Amino acid sequence: MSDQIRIILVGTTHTGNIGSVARAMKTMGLSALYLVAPKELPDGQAYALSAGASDILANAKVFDTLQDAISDCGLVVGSSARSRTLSWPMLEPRECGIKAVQEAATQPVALVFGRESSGLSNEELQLCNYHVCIPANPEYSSLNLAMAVQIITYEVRMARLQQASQPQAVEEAAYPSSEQMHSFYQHLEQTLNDTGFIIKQHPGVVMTKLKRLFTRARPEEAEYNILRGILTSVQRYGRKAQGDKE
Ligand SMILES: C[S@@+](CC[C@H](N)C(=O)[O-])C[C@H]1O[C@@H](n2cnc3c(N)ncnc32)[C@H](O)[C@@H]1O
Repeated sequence: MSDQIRIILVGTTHTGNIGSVARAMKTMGLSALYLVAPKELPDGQAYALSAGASDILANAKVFDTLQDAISDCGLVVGSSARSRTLSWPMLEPRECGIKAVQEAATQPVALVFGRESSGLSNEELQLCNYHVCIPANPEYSSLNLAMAVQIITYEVRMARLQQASQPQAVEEAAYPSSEQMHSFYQHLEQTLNDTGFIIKQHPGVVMTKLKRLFTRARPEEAEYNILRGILTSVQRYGRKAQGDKE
């Protein structure tokens, strides 16, 4: 079983659901389960519902924040039943399976699922490269958490089987990790504060819109390095101009 594609559950309330997710994962050949701030850690109820997948529960990793759980990932897909006010790059479940399998060849991939009551927050969804929505009945579109995991992991399984039967040499670009993008956004915000483009007390939605722009463009590692270099040169120029004035 591969650990390169991880399933992340954020803020799960019912431990039984964590057990059912472990079972769903194991049937589809996945083993890496990450829990972000679960209400409770896996208990007897979780183990009962995991059936024979108790190894997945026993090895589950627990994190305080989603950012911590995805820091080393090059591809992060957030699963959501709701369309949000801020549109984001979307994948169909089938595309999600194919992309996850392709990119897992070169970097860790995270598939993220939200709370039973409220799903993923907007801030958590903005940490994702893509969102995936299972096209359910529009009048009743919210699946049980473990069933949503089952459907998405089934697509991962299908993509894997397809790849195994028709191996193709895919040249995957290297993308910056989630942690690198997080540090890029901090660098960008700092630079825009320094130049006065963003007023610290009234930042508005500039950073949210810029994050959406860079998520859509999805810079590759080499492009990411150029962007960091540009920001550093702007900051250096600003410091020099400041020094010349004094
Ligand atoms: C019970 S649902 C949460 C429903 C919550 N009321 C909401 O509005 O997001 C728990 C999780 O299952 C996943 N999920 C459920 N239905 C889905 C769907 N149709 N498409 C994609 N993900 C879904 C999402 O990750 C969601 O956060």
